[in-house]
Amino acid sequence: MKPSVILYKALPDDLQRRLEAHFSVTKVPNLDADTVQNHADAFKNAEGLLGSSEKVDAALLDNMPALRATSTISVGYDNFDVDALNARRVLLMHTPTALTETVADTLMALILSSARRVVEVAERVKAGEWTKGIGPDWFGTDVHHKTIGIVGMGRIGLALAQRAHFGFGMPVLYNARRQHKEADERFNARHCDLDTLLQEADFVCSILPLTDETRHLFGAAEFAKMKSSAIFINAGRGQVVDENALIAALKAGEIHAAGLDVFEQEPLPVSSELLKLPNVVALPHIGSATHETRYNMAATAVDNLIDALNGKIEKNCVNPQVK
Ligand SMILES: NC(=O)c1ccc[n+]([C@@H]2O[C@H](COP(=O)([O-])OP(=O)(O)OC[C@H]3O[C@@H](n4cnc5c(N)ncnc54)[C@H](O)[C@@H]3O)[C@@H](O)[C@H]2O)c1
Ligand SMILES: O=C(O)[C@H](O)CO
Repeated sequence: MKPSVILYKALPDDLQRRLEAHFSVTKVPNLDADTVQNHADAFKNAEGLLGSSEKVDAALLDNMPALRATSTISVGYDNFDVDALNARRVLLMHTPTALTETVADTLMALILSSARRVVEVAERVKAGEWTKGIGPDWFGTDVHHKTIGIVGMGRIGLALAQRAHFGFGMPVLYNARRQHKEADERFNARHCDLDTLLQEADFVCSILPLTDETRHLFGAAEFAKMKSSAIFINAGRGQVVDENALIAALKAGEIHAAGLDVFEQEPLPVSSELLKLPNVVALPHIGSATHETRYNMAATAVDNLIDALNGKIEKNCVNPQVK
């Protein structure tokens, strides 16, 4: 008999078939308590769980005593209670390599659109305001050769540094626990403490995972240390930023602008003050959202679950020690 799995995210047809070739699949819309109750037997018998963005905590796991592996269609896994998974010896698989380049592209898009006011001026053109030659009220600031400061020099940080260094001639600063030999050698990057980065960078770019240590890492004190011309970029996780402090810093002119793909609350409420500020580019968490990359992430997640339930966890496993 095929092992049972719960699927809580729609997959492209061919990937759904690939999954069904290996497993008996129960498709559910989400992991809410009502859904679990309505499919109690399927959750009870499931050995695998595949999807994204939903909370996987001890309360859910208590309804899944047969579970051996979870597979998330994402690289970030802050929505999983990893301790609870470890305590139950459940493997957690993720998609660390499938999206790196695409998310780095999104970071560059945020940098360029914030500095050159792309969204704001395009809206003005659509509103019929381009009636004569443009003046300084349409101008932005340069990106090329400005200093980029990267907080979170991991896979995506490195891909961003590559774009900034080779594509735009930008000096690269980064804050990390340790020096990153590859970044130093390939991009002439400079390792520094957070305060130095905040004081010297023209673009402060956060691509951090959400952890106890990074929650609200960027608050009032950090924005106060940035240049008044600095542009703050975040495509890591929204909760890494104290959003009220960011709004206050933008309003007070402590920093120049912000480009954001992630928010403390998602979807971002339409009432958010961020949406009233012309110097904010707000994207709907599209870091990895291209057809190609979302397909590759889903394919990787399907293969990860097949591998994990067959005991193959050489790659893409967050907690191999529980095997
Ligand atoms: N916006 C999006 O759609 C999107 C897409 C992919 C990933 N992400 C986010 O980006 C994160 C990073 O992805 P990645 O593949 O580069 O992960 P990664 O693990 O390769 O890199 C994260 C880096 O952050 C560093 N780090 C952790 N805590 C730190 C701290 N307190 N100070 C300084 N550095 C610290 C780690 O040492 C690591 O080098 C993900 O965890 C996810 O939250 C967002
Ligand atoms: O972590 C990730 O992979 C992205 O944020 C998509 O959810």
